[in-house]
Amino acid sequence: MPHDRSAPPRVDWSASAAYLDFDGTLVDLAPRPEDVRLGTRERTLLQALTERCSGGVAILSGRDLENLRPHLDGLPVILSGSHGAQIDINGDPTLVPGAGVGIEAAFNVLKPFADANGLLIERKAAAIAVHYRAQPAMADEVTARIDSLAAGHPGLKPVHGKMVSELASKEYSKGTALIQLSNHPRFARRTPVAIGDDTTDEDMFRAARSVGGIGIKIGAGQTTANYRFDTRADMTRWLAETLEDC
Ligand SMILES: O=P(O)(O)OC[C@H]1O[C@H](O[C@H]2O[C@H](CO)[C@@H](O)[C@H](O)[C@H]2O)[C@H](O)[C@@H](O)[C@@H]1O
Repeated sequence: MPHDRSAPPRVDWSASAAYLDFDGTLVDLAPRPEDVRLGTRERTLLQALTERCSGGVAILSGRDLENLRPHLDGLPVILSGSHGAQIDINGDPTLVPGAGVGIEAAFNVLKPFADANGLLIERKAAAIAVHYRAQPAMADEVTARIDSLAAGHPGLKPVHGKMVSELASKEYSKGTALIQLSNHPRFARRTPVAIGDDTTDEDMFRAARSVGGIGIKIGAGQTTANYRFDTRADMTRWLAETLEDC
């Protein structure tokens, strides 16, 4: 990969807030969504990071909140799910107004298609994911179906991730979630540091930069982030170094 971005400098977490992606950033990608596990190392680092940031740590995921929560059980982090449409602060989950409109009808169209083609389909509060990791030859067809359904509904947008195509609420993203959270007392007056590996993380990179923060991309691909790590392991090592004692 050409080195168009360098690794980030050391971050002073006492003056920063962390906005972290989940799949591909805190856990390795796995054949199926239910196969991932947060490692002991990452759990320890998240605990230390939360203490260093005085609670200013959020996990922004494409996963549904109910699916995401058990992975981070016991950690005092703020969670956002369904690509920014759900935010859970202190166990008080909210579905952002208007999110989820059109999802039920689209699911009823996509479910028979997924079942007929052996594709894994995930129904979330405000998104639907059709996974083709087990059927890579279906990539173009899945992408086209999602694009076509999104084009036919004013409230939905297509989101194309790693071996997955999704329908999500048009008005919300990890960027809108970051901006909303940055006004919360746990995050306000702290410099946002957004870290992620996928295309949907670009929204949070742009949002972080728009309020004076930085974005850090993991892996290859075009990015609006300021910095880049080649691998998740590189990012984890850097995070540990910035937290010194971990
Ligand atoms: O925003 P993220 O936390 O990165 O979530 C993005 C999607 O992650 C999950 O799918 C991805 O990870 C799976 C497990 O490693 C993998 O099997 C799949 O191919 C990936 O696309 C999750 O299932 C989706 O709902 C998230 O939107």
